[in-house]
Amino acid sequence: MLAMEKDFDPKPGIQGTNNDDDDNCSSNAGASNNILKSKSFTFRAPQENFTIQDFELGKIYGVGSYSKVVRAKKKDTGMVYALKIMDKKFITKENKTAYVKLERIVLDQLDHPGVVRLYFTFQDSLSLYMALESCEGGELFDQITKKGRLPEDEARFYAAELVDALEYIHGMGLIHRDIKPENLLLTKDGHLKIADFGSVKPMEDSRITVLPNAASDDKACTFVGTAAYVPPEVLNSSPATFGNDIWALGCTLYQMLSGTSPFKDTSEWLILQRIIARDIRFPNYFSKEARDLIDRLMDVDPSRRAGVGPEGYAALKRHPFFRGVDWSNIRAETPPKLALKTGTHSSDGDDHTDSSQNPTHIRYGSGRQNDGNGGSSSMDSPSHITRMASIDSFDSKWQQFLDPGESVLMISMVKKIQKLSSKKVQLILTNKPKLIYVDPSKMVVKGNIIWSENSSDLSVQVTSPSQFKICTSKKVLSFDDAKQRAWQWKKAIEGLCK
Ligand SMILES: Nc1ncnc2c1ncn2[C@@H]1O[C@H](COP(=O)(O)OP(=O)(O)OP(=O)(O)O)[C@@H](O)[C@H]1O
Repeated sequence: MLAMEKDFDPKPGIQGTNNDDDDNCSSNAGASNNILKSKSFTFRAPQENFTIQDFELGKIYGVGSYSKVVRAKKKDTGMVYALKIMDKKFITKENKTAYVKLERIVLDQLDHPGVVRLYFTFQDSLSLYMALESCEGGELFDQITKKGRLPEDEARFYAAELVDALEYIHGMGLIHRDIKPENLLLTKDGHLKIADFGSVKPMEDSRITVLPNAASDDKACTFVGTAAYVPPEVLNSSPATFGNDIWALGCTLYQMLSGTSPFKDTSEWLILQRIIARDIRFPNYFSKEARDLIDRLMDVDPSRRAGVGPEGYAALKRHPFFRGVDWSNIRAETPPKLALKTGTHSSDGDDHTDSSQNPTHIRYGSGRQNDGNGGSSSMDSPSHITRMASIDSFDSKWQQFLDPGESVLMISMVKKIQKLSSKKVQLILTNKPKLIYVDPSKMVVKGNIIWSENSSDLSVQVTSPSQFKICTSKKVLSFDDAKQRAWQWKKAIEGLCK
């Protein structure tokens, strides 16, 4: 039995505490502080005996460094979930077991409208499944990209919901450590929810119960999170504090208002240098209040950041930027309208807001590891991707481009870069293998990258975390993936050449 299976096991041996729920997780190791002291723990979100056949699978919501998240409708109840599917062998191989367990047990105990809810878990011989509340509105990152940048009223709405959720998480004694627009999901009505607790760190006095084998490690000289949103003290190996999330809140507010993260630069090294120097440049259209708030959230001294000091969140909520926000009724406010297409809500049409050109979402720690080469040696080995793709899931929209039995390994809306322009295309890699790009407005295949028997005919060059070139003997095609998955594309494509 794999080490992680116990915590997803539908029938653990030891009976629960005084809770009615009979889905328990046993633990026999001794522990201290917030780590489980009793013999057993009762999950609120039960470990069910379901199988993947109990669900009708729909579109892929997203692919993370160790998971694939798919829309899934439970056949008997009709309930829709976001099913986070994790490959057991891959998680064990990459030593991610503790992170997966920690995310599971933390989400289980969080109960707030601003936090993605975990409903239940189950497993089979290959995978672990977490049934999460489905956030049909997608990532805040995509709203920023689609709108170019957000008007201040909209940014205020999301920032206020984020402050409210962070106040709750910090009150529970947890540091999220990976707050960024990609991890802030929107419901179909447009309310914000914090997701991805894979980097979470419980403080010593946390109100969260943690299994001994699920505690996160804090090795010296490593940091978790995403480089562009990490505060300077963490780059200097200081321990994590609530100030990490407050700094990231400042980065997120800046990004909402400008379209790009504050330390955007052409290389990872330059981004880190700018963070260390706290080189923040405010566009002149930022209001005085927005500038002042970001300045205070991103104080170099973590103990002086707004929300962290003795007055805590009360002082942060009183900041003039939030004037008019009804904090006691925040979830009753009407959210901004969600943009469906790129450019439907662009404020002034200027081009500086093109976040797909923003090489700032380099992930460290619990995600991909820096390969020291300006990229991430992603954990998405081809075998991992192939196993994940064996789950029969598809976005019906793109299914028309597949043959019967063919499944998608990677799919993403990317920009195809030409000399003077760039065009949005849906890049689809399948297990056939096949690599095509589709014009999403006309729904026609614009290009088919031919695979040959000779693997040396096809190679992928990564030029930045978001940009890569696919080189064949006949042509070179350049793409930009705003989600910074250039290295994932390289590994997946080249892995199929063998
Ligand atoms: N509850 C949800 N509803 C809708 N989409 C979701 C949900 N949870 C996750 N997603 C989508 O799936 C993507 C991957 O999920 P998640 O970030 O949890 O995976 P991960 O493997 O932990 O990723 P990471 O590389 O960021 O650690 C997200 O970026 C998001 O777009």
